[in-house]
Amino acid sequence: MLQLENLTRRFGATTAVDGVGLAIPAGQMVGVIGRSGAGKSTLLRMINRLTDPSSGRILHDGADVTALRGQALRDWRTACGMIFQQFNLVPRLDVLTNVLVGRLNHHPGFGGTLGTLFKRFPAAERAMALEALERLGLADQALQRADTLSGGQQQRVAIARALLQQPRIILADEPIASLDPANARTVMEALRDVNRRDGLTILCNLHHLDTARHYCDRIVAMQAGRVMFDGAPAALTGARVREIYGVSEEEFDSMAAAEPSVAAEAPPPQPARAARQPALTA
Ligand SMILES: Nc1ncnc2c1ncn2[C@@H]1O[C@H](COP(=O)(O)OP(=O)(O)OP(=O)(O)O)[C@@H](O)[C@H]1O
Repeated sequence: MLQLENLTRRFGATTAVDGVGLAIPAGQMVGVIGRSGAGKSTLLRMINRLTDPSSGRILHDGADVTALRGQALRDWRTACGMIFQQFNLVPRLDVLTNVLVGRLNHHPGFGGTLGTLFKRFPAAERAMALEALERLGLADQALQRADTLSGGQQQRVAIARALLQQPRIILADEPIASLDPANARTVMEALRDVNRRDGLTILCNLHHLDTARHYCDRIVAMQAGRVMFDGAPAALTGARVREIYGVSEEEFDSMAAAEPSVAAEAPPPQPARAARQPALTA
């Protein structure tokens, strides 16, 4: 269980995240939606402690994440796989080595140049990386340079890299905002598969309501740093959207032109495994 208690982050006069309280059971896939500047990225960055809260607490399985320092903080960051809008791969390295970068926190002593990195990883970890790529449909690209792949493929490499960390949670900050609809769909499906099959908790910042409704178990809608809605996707109706944001759903979506809506043609996701999908409250 991940618990956020009255979490707040101020930047000067701006309150980016304002008293957010959430309890997220293990294995839930949560879509965080909101317009630009709503505080979505800051919220995610506080969870893995890339940004420190101004006040409030983060607890994971009862342990106070906000109090972690040194090795314990590094371990927590390893437990949080991050997926970024711009993939953050090393462009000139091959795909397989990019995936192995996810193991680096397990080898604090590794030095040398990036070019010789691959040889330093034990065979078991190279096999793990290949397995992750295979699962994400990228085994054939393993030896290609990362920058020769499409955006959707690169984002799936980033997901494989996150999996190599053996994380407890995946924090995906606008993972499909730079992709065309077809690539966006493969990435959302990959995240959903990781959530279902591995039982990983996922928090995913999204701009389009339909995408969040289609792929997530729960939606958190933010506005000016606050949580304005927290519940089951079906409960976030067009009327509720208008109440929160003062615009229709179409207008809300059109404000995020950069991110494609990918729900329309996607097949419905498989029913959740009961043990992994706790009941949601609207
Ligand atoms: N490092 C920072 N310094 C100053 N202000 C910041 C910083 N990071 C975020 N902010 C401000 O905090 C608010 C929330 O920003 P944040 O990036 O969390 O929103 P967001 O919902 O993720 O937006 P977007 O969808 O555009 O990424 C904004 O007003 C932003 O300008």
